[in-house]
Amino acid sequence: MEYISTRGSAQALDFEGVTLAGLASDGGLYVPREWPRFTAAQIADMRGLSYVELAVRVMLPFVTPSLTEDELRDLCTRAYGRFAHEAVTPLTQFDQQHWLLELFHGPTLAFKDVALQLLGRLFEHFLQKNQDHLTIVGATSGDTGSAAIDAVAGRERVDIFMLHPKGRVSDVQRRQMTTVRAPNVHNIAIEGSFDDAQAMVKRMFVDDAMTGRFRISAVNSINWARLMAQVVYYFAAALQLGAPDRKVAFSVPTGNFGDVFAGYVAAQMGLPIERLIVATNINDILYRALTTGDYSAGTVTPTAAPSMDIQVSSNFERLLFDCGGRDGKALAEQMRGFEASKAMQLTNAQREGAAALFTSVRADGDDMVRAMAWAAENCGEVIDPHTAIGLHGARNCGIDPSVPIVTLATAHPAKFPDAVERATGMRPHLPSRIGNLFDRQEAVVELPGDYDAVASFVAERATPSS
Ligand SMILES: Cc1ncc(COP(=O)(O)O)c(C=O)c1O
Ligand SMILES: N[C@@H](CCOP(=O)(O)O)C(=O)O
Repeated sequence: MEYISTRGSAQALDFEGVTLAGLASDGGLYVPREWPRFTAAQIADMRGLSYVELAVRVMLPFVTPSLTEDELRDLCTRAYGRFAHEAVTPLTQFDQQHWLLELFHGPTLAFKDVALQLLGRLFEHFLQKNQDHLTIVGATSGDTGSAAIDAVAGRERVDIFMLHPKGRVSDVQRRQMTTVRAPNVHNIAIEGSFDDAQAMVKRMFVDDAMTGRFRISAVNSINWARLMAQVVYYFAAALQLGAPDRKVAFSVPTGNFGDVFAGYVAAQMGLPIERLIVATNINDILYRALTTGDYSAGTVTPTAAPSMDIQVSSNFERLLFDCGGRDGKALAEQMRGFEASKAMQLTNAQREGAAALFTSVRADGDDMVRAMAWAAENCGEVIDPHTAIGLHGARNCGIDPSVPIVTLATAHPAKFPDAVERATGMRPHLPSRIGNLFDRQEAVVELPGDYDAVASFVAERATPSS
């Protein structure tokens, strides 16, 4: 498989190249040159496979020829062996129409583990082969950070610099990052929002002074390998609900548009998906873009679902590219305009392309609380605030009651105990595998929301590429 940049001018790369590159050198995001497609018979043949075997079937077309099937199987076996549930991403039923896809059984209790446990091993595999070293720079609104740190802590060939917005992640999320004591892990709390952190990370990829000295890569969903691994659980859920003979809808709590874009990829690969519901909180740039065509970033408002407090959604660029006729030059111009003014209007082709599969539902704080309370009272399920926004989307999207709707449960409720207790009166407890999180010492550096300060911090500590 060959990968091309959404902005049209970076070199095309193979899977190994895009995994190690993260963001394309022209500032764009890598996408496969074409979508691999399964027939209905091939999808039917996936029924009953273990999660690892399903992952191999779904991902093999993307990784060939950089990895052999056996290498991919070995990496998946080790990655998913760390999950606390045998099914890796089990599906539970709420009621006749609604289902919950539990994506929080990994080591750090959020859906990010599904991709990052694999990505950490992919990095190690390729770096070992090339005898090289990687400098990972990432931005997190809470969950990517801990999942990425868990995946690479202590690994010899990787340094990780993780930026989070100071005071805007939950205590559990922060501690899951800052209590990991390994020489290659650097936690940075910056003044500002997740968007500010993400903008600094993206700038580093096009800063010659940094890319000339360090091999910089990404653990955010700008890295194609992240999305690829997330495609698998759409297949896993849909197959259990009757795919390919029956269509399924998914409601996805959305921030950076990575998780729901993985659903779009599954649809392009032939999985029959009725609709993808883009569920947002009040930081609703995606809701506005998908309902009116207005993609303009307001200021980020902190909410009880902090991981979705995002107003510039990286992966939306991948959708705009695919729906807008895959014209890299035109998209580069459109994105340059957005970067300058923080506003843009979708073209008709982009709007129509997106409308064919996506519906968006916005939830405010009360909607979120009601959804958590409904799940607890009617189904005995304690869900986290992000999942609640997804459930609100699922219950208010107007899809025919005969179509099953799967809400993606993106985090364990114990990551947000205060918000869950306020909504349900129940205080969720951390699973024992998380250990004594609140007794451990934290290590974190505070920096201003200033690119030069962050770049110098990284440059002074990172290992140059060989
Ligand atoms: C718990 C949780 N739910 C939902 C999201 C949104 O996912 P995405 O950014 O892939 O849209 C995030 C962060 O990204 C998250 O951490
Ligand atoms: N919600 C995320 C934000 C980053 O998203 P990513 O999927 O692009 O890594 C987080 O928890 O950090």
